[in-house]
Amino acid sequence: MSLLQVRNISKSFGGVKAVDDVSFDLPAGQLLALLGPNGAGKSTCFNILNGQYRPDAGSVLFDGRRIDGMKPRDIWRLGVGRTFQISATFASMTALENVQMALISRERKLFQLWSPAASLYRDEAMVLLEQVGMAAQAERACGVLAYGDIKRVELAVALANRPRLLLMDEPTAGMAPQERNALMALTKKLVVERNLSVLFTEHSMDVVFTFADRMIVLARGQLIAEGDGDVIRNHPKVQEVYFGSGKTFEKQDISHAGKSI
Ligand SMILES: Nc1ncnc2c1ncn2[C@@H]1O[C@H](COP(=O)(O)OP(=O)(O)OP(=O)(O)O)[C@@H](O)[C@H]1O
Repeated sequence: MSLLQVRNISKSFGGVKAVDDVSFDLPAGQLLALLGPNGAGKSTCFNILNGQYRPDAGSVLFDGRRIDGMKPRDIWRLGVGRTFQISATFASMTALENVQMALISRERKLFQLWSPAASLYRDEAMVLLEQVGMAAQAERACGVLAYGDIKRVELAVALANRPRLLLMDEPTAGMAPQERNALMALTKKLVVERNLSVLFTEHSMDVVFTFADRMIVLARGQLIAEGDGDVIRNHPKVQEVYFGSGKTFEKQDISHAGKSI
């Protein structure tokens, strides 16, 4: 049984069918890309999966349990994390403090005032920062970190809740190609090491074809294709949707990817 089972979900806004009868599976330990042109329904799909929207129809099962219609916080508690396009770290706090905050929040320890916050989960936070290659910058404020490094801290923050499924909304947006590859190589490493499932949206086809295990493609709310790189690259409906968009489907050279990890 797949960790995530999406069955016939639909969501409309007024007359617009943002998501139209979409079904897919995501097994544990897989990096699945959600593709589609602007307005295809990717964000709406994400918002259904993490509980921000209740679907008009269909169901979402996480580890065999129905989560559609549950509150975002309850879904998060079950082990569904999410990273956003806009930075979710606190700029004035250090990388370490950001991860500590996430750990404190997981354990609901915020009001245990007899324990000084600065020492809470310090070791566990350091382990997470090490995993994302940020241990050396643990004491630096997030506001002064390079963009790619902030993304790594966000990943550590997301991992603090020990998610089994991570939803990543355009994780490499605004990054230089080298940085993109490093972040996705790191994500892939975490997927393998932690048996984590990741669903991510991405506009860079290079990133998708290099790192994703599998892809699903949406167009006008409908799932039009599903498969590995070769299937998607040669799929007539995908070619039709992307024709003239300037996107390429070539596999890139990643011999330097992840060097900084
Ligand atoms: N809250 C909303 N109210 C009204 N219409 C919406 C809302 N959210 C999404 N839509 C519409 O639903 C359709 C799908 O939007 P969605 O944001 O899910 O697409 P997307 O694939 O994430 O696009 P992008 O890549 O541009 O972020 C679009 O036509 C959009 O205008």
